[in-house]
Amino acid sequence: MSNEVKTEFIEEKTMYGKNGVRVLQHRREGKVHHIKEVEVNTELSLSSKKDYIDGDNNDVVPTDTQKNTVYALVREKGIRTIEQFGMDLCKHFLETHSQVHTVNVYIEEAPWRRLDHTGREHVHAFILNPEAIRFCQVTQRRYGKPCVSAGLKGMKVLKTTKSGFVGFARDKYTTLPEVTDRFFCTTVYSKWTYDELLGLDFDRAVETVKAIILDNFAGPPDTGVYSPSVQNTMYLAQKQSFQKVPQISEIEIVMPNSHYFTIDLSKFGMENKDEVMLPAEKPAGNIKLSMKRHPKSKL
Ligand SMILES: O=c1[nH]c(=O)c2[nH]c(=O)[nH]c2[nH]1
Repeated sequence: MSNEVKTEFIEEKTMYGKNGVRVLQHRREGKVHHIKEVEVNTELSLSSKKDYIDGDNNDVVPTDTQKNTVYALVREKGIRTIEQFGMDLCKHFLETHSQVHTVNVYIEEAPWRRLDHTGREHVHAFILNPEAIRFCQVTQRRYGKPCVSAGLKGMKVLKTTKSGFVGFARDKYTTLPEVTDRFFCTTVYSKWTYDELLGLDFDRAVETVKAIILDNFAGPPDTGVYSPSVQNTMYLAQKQSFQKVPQISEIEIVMPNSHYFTIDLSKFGMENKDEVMLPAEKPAGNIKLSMKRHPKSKL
């Protein structure tokens, strides 16, 4: 019997790549210029693990090459949408290197918007409008189809009324008062996955989900809409996203509940009817919901 002790661990997942590859695509259409700036993370999983186990780098596509590939594909393919560019990158690595088993690409788009402060759109000047950061994740295994998720993050919104929270469970530590009129402030994170890509307009889908989240948060401009809880508002937004974008198979939303407290001015003999508020970024509630479409129901 050999003296070799059988190890009790296995290499579950090996992925390596380049993070934070930033690049801007500049496209000229006569006088009118277009830009797209992205930050890309690439990750490859190889069919053998000899790089990790034996220090054998034969199959390793260096992370430096992965970075260069991002630059080169911007020139070669262009960035129509981040989702399409993510799929182009996956395809490239799988077709170029037979030892690559899975490619995972994460892309964030810098929120440049054409400058229009004069009421007219500028032909070559832009302003950063970080209303929301659009991102995507594309994963493709060899012989598999690309799996595309899209999302929005950092979308901070606040409303000063039409929000409440009542009827919650109580115990000996509960001090929270029931309110039917409060501020509602949150920074929305949302990520969803498509199960059908044929004919899908990625830009339109993102705009649709964004509008749905904002509509459910704010309601009509002159009247608003009452939110009985963060939970219910995010549920309604997710349900409507499934209805309006049939290609979405699952969606998650995270909404921290950033509290604003009414500052006690009574010691100065002053009344304060929610006119002077204390923003309290932390602690914040953190409300999450992930939903999957029932496999057979395509609305
Ligand atoms: O909309 C809310 N959901 C909660 O779960 C919660 N908990 C809390 O203290 N305030 C709120 N508000």
